Amino acid sequence: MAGPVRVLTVAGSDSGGGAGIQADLKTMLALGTHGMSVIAAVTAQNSLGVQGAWELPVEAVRAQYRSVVDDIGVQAVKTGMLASPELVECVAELLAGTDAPVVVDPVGVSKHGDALLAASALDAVRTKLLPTATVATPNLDEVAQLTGVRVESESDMRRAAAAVLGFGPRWVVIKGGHLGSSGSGAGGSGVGGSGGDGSVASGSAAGGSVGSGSAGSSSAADGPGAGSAEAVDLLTDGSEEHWLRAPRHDNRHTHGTGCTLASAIAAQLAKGQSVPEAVRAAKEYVTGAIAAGFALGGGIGPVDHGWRFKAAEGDSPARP
Ligand SMILES: Nc1ncnc2c1ncn2[C@@H]1O[C@H](COP(=O)(O)OP(=O)(O)O)[C@@H](O)[C@H]1O
Ligand SMILES: Cc1ncc(COP(=O)(O)OP(=O)(O)O)c(N)n1
Repeated sequence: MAGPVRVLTVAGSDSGGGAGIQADLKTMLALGTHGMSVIAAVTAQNSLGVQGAWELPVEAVRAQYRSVVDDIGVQAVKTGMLASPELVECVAELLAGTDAPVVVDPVGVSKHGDALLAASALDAVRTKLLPTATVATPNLDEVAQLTGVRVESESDMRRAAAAVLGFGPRWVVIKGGHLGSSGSGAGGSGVGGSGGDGSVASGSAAGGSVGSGSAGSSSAADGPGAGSAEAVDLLTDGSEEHWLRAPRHDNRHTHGTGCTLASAIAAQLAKGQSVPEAVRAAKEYVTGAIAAGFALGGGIGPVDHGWRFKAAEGDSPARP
């Protein structure tokens, strides 16, 4: 089919514009594709955290998906915040019927510690959603939630990858973003924390290029762990191993990193790249976006999805 490369995100809305659907659509545009959305949940969110979350009815999610896929068509799909077991099951069932590559970001908790997935949905993520994934992109907190494996150094990332692959995705990216930080925030709340109607729980308010090597070309055992100068991710399908290394930017404005990486992978897959090519290009894009992350509000600001446009215009010196 002629026309632009089409990518669909099935995720939650972030009113602050840094993560969720908004981050996904900005990323898709920045990478030269046409982004489309199925909104699964709406959050009231800003730089301080998530103040409220509301999931959409299953019929609304199914209808949005069918409207897009049956008429316009998709060349890749990315999933993010799905909030409830019902939505996870519905989306998994829809994805089982597509031939397009699927990137599953098994969003569990925001950087501020607000839950974005009900604990009762974890099993459906493991048994129904992850098996539909071409690539799954858990962060270290999500790895722990889903598999019980606690990653404290690069050498633990292989065990984490094997455990996630056990649920059936073809590839997994274990994101080491949290290895060099003090971990995700604590104390917030979000989906599933309260609300007998099963819907909302509202909460607190409270540059260099990417290096990668295939199996054996970089050692996991000598990983620097906390305080690392590098942000290291492991991509593997259980036989090939790619260690993706980029400079760790000392920038607190990192809201939306995981959504941005996953939708960049989906955009590159939609353009026809192989999984290792797509993940490498996505890592380079997110690294530049983190380097250019900026203050907004009183807390953690967003990554800059437009960093390449600005760099091209000579507007900003930002480089990955
Ligand atoms: N300070 C940083 N500098 C450079 N890259 C980072 C930094 N923090 C995270 N990353 C990278 O951003 C991507 C998303 O990772 P992460 O922040 O762990 O995801 P999530 O938002 O899901 O918690 C990964 O490629 C990770 O290595
Ligand atoms: C609506 C919504 N979806 C996902 C997230 C998590 O985004 P992520 O990219 O992991 O960034 P942080 O929350 O960790 O900054 C979200 N916050 N909101």
